[in-house]
Amino acid sequence: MAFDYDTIVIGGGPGGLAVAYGLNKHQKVLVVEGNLWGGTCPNFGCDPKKMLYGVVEAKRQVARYQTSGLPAEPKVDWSAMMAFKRGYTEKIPTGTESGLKGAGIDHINGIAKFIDGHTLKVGSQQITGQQIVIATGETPNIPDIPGNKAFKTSTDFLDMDRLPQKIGFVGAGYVAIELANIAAEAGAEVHIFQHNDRLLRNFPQSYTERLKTILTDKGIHFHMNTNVTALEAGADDQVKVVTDNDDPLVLNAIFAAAGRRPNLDQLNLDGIGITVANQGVKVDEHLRTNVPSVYAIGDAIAKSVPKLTPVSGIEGRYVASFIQGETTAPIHYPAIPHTVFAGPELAQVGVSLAEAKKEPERYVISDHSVGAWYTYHRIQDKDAHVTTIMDKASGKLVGAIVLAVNAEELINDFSELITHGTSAKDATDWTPVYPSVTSDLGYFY
Ligand SMILES: Cc1cc2nc3c(=O)[nH]c(=O)nc-3n(C[C@H](O)[C@H](O)[C@H](O)COP(=O)(O)OP(=O)(O)OC[C@H]3O[C@@H](n4cnc5c(N)ncnc54)[C@H](O)[C@@H]3O)c2cc1C
Ligand SMILES: NC(=O)c1ccc[n+]([C@@H]2O[C@H](COP(=O)([O-])OP(=O)(O)OC[C@H]3O[C@@H](n4cnc5c(N)ncnc54)[C@H](O)[C@@H]3O)[C@@H](O)[C@H]2O)c1
Repeated sequence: MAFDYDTIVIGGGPGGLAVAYGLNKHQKVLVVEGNLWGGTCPNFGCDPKKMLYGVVEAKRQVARYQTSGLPAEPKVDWSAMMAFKRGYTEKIPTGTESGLKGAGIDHINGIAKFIDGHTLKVGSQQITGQQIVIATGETPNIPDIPGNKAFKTSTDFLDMDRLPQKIGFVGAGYVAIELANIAAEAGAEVHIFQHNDRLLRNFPQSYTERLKTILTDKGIHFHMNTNVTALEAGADDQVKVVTDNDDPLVLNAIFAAAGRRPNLDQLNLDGIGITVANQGVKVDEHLRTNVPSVYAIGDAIAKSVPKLTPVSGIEGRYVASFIQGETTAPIHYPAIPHTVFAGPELAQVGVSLAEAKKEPERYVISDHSVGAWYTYHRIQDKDAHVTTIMDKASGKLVGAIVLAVNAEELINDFSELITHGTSAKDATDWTPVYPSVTSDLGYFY
């Protein structure tokens, strides 16, 4: 049977685009996108979030220098900050599309739906492909409570014209903590409602409690062990938040930050017998679904690695290689660093603290309060803290946790050491710029 395309990719986000660019040299490829070209990360995820974060972090650095030569603390001008962000995000969809055009990759706008394992319906068109790759990402979970139409999402937050005076978040994961920090630094009264007593459950509790104290000192109110049971929308942007633990609170906006769910509802996966597990499409070690011509990657799949942009990219490039027969090996994930941009940043890579504690004969855990080290003293980051995890037998670094301003830099350095299995000798046998975050590396060995 002759197909219209060698491969059709559903979703024009970081994952889908990695597949398309990976296949493009040797295959006829089509990408179908139902919303904005570029997907979540550059339009309403990582990139706009970090632009706002950069502005509020600059303000925070000035505050830290109050007795070091910068006495006046600046104020965030929300609309100017939003204009700065929009100056970047508004160009993303057209820029992404012209990239595809320039590379000669066919692309259409529309919602794709499976007819069978080789055929999609997009609008009124039926299109066939020898392979089809699902790369449809995720969307915010909206808690199923009375009045839930009043919930806004991270997408709304990252494009708000004005900062509401009083603002709340349901959930205490990545999205809630990062956006709560931006809102608090920009001058809002911020409330976080969390149904249990943990925030950022994938990070060690000793670290999340430190971060919670820092965020509480900024004025963020944590309502732990608190279920939001109903919302009542009122006049003038007011919303009454009813909980099972406290008197109702009247806020000006409430955001659902209770996790994300895969975008699968419109694909008709049931209709063609594709198995969906908890949290996404079920795939094997080659990212194949149970229908042989259909692959799935990125945030849309069920997996134990974190759902992050670089991971979608790794999976997209892998599927392109696998489809072209360049590899037959199962997908291999390197150590994946992850960072919560929370002002300061909380970052982690490799073997976790919990795993290391379970095997004391195998790992050495070292705790470093680095706030007084030159690097952190210079920027007055008194709370900076680092834990390193070494493999006893080889003396190599296998894991790290960092709570610090710009923790992303140190965690990137640690990730490189872990990924390349660098020994203590090799790690110290080179000359980084001094003074810098990287020039501290030797002190951790
Ligand atoms: C607020 C926020 C902040 C984040 N910050 C970070 C960060 O700092 N670092 C990081 O690494 N990750 C971050 N992430 C996660 C990151 O954005 C995702 O991991 C990444 O975008 C996943 O890429 P993807 O290609 O798998 O999916 P997506 O980027 O979601 O792309 C999927 C695309 O598929 C399209 N689509 C869905 N269904 C269909 C259909 N039926 N037909 C056609 N098209 C369809 C969607 O419109 C979308 O454009 C953040 C996410 C959010 C929400
Ligand atoms: N810096 C980054 O890398 C970054 C930033 C933002 C988002 N992300 C990605 O997006 C994903 C989604 O982020 P998220 O914060 O929405 O999810 P999350 O899974 O990190 O956190 C969800 C939070 O909601 C709580 N929760 C779950 N169900 C609830 C309910 N019914 N009522 C109240 N609370 C509930 C959970 O206990 C948790 O605290 C992340 O896991 C990550 O993969 C990454």
